[in-house]
Amino acid sequence: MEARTPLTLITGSLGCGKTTLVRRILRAGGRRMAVLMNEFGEIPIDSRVIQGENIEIVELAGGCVCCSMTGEFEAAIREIIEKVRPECIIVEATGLAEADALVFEVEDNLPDVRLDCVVCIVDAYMSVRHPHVGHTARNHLRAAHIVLINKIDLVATADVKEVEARVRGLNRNAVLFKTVGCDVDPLLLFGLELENHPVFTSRRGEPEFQSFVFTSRVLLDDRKFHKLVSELPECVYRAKGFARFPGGSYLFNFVVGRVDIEAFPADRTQLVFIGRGLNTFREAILAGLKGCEVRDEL
Ligand SMILES: Nc1nc2c(ncn2[C@@H]2O[C@H](COP(=O)(O)OP(=O)(O)OP(=O)(O)O)[C@@H](O)[C@H]2O)c(=O)[nH]1
Repeated sequence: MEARTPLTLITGSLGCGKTTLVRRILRAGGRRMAVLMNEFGEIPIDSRVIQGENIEIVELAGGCVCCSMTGEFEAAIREIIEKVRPECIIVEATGLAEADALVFEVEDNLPDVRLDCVVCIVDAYMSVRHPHVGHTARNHLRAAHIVLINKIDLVATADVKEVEARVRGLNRNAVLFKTVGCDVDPLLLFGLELENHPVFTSRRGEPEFQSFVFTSRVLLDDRKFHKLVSELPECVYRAKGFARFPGGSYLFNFVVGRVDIEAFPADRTQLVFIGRGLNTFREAILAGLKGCEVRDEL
């Protein structure tokens, strides 16, 4: 009988650093890995970011593996094993996926796969600004074997301690790391044989998230764009994608009011906005973005 393929599940709220961790693992190399990404939003931004790093990718855009796309999730895993025969599989679950349902899915419906490790990333900055731990976040934390308290560069040491206490209140056994840019040794995330991981019954009820996309082949005025982004309503929780200005194109990341931008090749502007109650602001934001367009492409 062939050995089961180990699967590492990476969970955590929107924008906490999951893709950052996946990129770190891929850079470290060493194993034939397959990465499965599940996106909330209509375009698979994360998968595009990963492309070119010599890795197999299966994109499940526009849904949530633990509920509406459960069937596809299993099929994707089976296909990865059949076609790629990876030494391990990494699943980056959407910030909205329920970790317990994913764990259940892997253990009960995927006999060729062995759950190696559940990593939960906590966004320390977010956790300080919004200390209430919602149902999904609690669920992620309780199911975790390893917890990264990430973005500690953005908060005071005393605040990190408070975040740590909250994490410990929900999960006493997980191995805990405090990180910047998820700078944990990827080796620590693999090779763990964890037999007794907790599984929790699934319960829905988190407020609805909504998303929309802005796409443009016209260059944007960067000054206007940055002004618009700095004035986004509070309900915009996460925005990401590619933005093209006269000076170049960029990978754009926005998490609860913080903007990160790095040079990145892109042939158009393509941005996803995610938030609670976002539909009320959708038209205004789209009109604002349209207003940033400066000139047609040459
Ligand atoms: N200051 C700071 N920024 C970080 C850290 N880790 C990640 N980031 C930034 O946070 C933003 C979001 O990181 P991602 O890795 O894309 O987060 P994600 O969890 O994959 O996001 P979703 O796929 O939308 O859920 C990016 O701009 C990262 O560069 C950190 O430790 N400190």
